[in-house]
Amino acid sequence: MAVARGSDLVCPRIIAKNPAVNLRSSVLAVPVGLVKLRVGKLGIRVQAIGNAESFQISESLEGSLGFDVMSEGELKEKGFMGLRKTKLVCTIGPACCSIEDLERLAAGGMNVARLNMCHNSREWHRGVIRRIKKLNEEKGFCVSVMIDTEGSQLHVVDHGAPSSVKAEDGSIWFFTTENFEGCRPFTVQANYEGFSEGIKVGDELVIDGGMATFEVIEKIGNDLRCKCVDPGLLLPRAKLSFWRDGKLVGKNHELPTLSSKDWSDIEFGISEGIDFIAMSFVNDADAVKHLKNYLSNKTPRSIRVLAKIESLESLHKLVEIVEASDGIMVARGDLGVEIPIEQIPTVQQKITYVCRQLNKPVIIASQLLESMIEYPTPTRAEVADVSEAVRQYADALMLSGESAIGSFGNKALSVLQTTSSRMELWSREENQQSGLHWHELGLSLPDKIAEQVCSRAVEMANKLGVDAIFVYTKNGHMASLLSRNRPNPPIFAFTDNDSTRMALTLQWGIVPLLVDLSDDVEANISKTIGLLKTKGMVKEGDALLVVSDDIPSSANPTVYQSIQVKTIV
Ligand SMILES: Nc1ncnc2c1ncn2[C@@H]1O[C@H](COP(=O)(O)OP(=O)(O)OP(=O)(O)O)[C@@H](O)[C@H]1O
Ligand SMILES: CC(=O)C(=O)O
Ligand SMILES: [K+]
Ligand SMILES: [Mg+2]
Repeated sequence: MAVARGSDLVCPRIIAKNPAVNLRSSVLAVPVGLVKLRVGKLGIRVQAIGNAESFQISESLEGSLGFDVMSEGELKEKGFMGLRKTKLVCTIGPACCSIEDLERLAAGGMNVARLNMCHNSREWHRGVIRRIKKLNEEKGFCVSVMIDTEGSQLHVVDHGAPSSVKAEDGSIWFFTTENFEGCRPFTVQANYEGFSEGIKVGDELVIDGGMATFEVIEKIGNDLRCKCVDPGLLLPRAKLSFWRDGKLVGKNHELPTLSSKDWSDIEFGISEGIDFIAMSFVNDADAVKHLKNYLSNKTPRSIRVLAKIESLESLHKLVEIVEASDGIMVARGDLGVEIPIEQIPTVQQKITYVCRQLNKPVIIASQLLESMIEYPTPTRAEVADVSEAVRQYADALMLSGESAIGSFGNKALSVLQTTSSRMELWSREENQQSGLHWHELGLSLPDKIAEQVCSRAVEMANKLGVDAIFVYTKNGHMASLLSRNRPNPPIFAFTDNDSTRMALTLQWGIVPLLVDLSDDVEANISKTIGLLKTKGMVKEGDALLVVSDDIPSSANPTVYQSIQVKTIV
């Protein structure tokens, strides 16, 4: 029978039993009565008219479970406990932008592709985004897209050479905002008019957080004459910062967090259907709130806003920024320009802890495997750094130049894979989770209940040693509350919302699955287990812990959250 999508058919009485699932705890039967068939995007839903119960015909939905090829393959090969929990972000650049390169990264475990809008043309970025979407659609990957704004930062526009130039000890340089043409030796153009406001003779001008250092010896209008006191390289777009008595000199130029170019990049991102915007140089919560508000009015698709912590100001307002955002990136590159680098490890640990307390995903970024831009193996110290981020239970790790411009991007990704899997196993065996006390998030009773249900569910799942946790979620909230507790088994988060699915790709331990859900909790449970059973993903003897969050309807006005343990028979 050919039926158009979205159409309803009213049929006479049927009695049905879900054939794909036979659980000890639930055998689903539909009550006798008139039955409505609704043909949806993901299959046919049968609804008994005048009765709240509904269920889906499993066989007709075969193949409609939005399981990505990577999780499916990993599950088949390594079992539930073999699924990697830490998510991986790759920066896409000239070294990895063809469809073949992108497919290799996706097959190597990339969960999120990051596009840094500082570099390359919009057309180039459009091409990359479309290729990723094509791979998702045609090859069954589930790779989300993040754009990273350029932001407002003091940097070099021109240093009179096409690539790097060396600043020798004692050499005298001129820093200006004048746009000079051609080669003018020992002259550096900065990007902002007021770059030297408030700067005094004797202050230090630091390049890229310590690549080279100059002393200001004369101020001529807005321009600065400086002497190199610590020789080093000046790279294109090198970052500039000023220091006095061992402390960063606060910025005197009032630049908005989002420039007009950033706003047009955001418009571009919205029109290309991106999943995340990483906001560079966030200094307070207002900038994040403003963008989130703008996005909610602009597009029905939920785009998550990640605040990048990379300035001294953002550290002072960390809690309010984390609260306002949908997630955080610890942007260690620029952070190391604004604070002494020896403070980076403790600051990273603190940000990661605050994110976990406030239930926001956190990405650890920059220089994780920096040496792999040039070499095929990482240093032992780099592997230790990656392991430490995983031990801290960060949600995700990010590659920058390693994938964007390096020759060994795929190898770097595989180092992240193996290192994170190893450390996750160690953390489980050492039971690193015990004794953690969480700040209470919920203010309303339903929120408090959800939080308690998820925390207790994870405790049960760990103690019982179940194989997987199942959760049904509209906006991802219940799934993230489970993830926050970093359970031993993986979390299968079923959602019928595509933007929720794509947002959950960033969160620790979550396998997001797209599936058509009804308002009937029990029917959703039976259906999804049935589908997984049909696909051979769950089998006899598997134990599942199912967390559900019932949606109130006129037929069933009470909301209830439940924990059920099911053993597949
Ligand atoms: N789309 C691109 N086109 C060309 N080069 C790129 C691109 N993306 C990244 N790169 C190169 O890879 C290097 C690392 O990239 P990345 O985007 O992580 O830089 P970053 O300076 O750490 O980020 P940010 O500018 O956000 O602080 C860059 O210095 C740049 O040379
Ligand atoms: C990623 C980034 O922006 C940084 O490390 O500065
Ligand atoms: K950026
Ligand atoms: Mg940065």
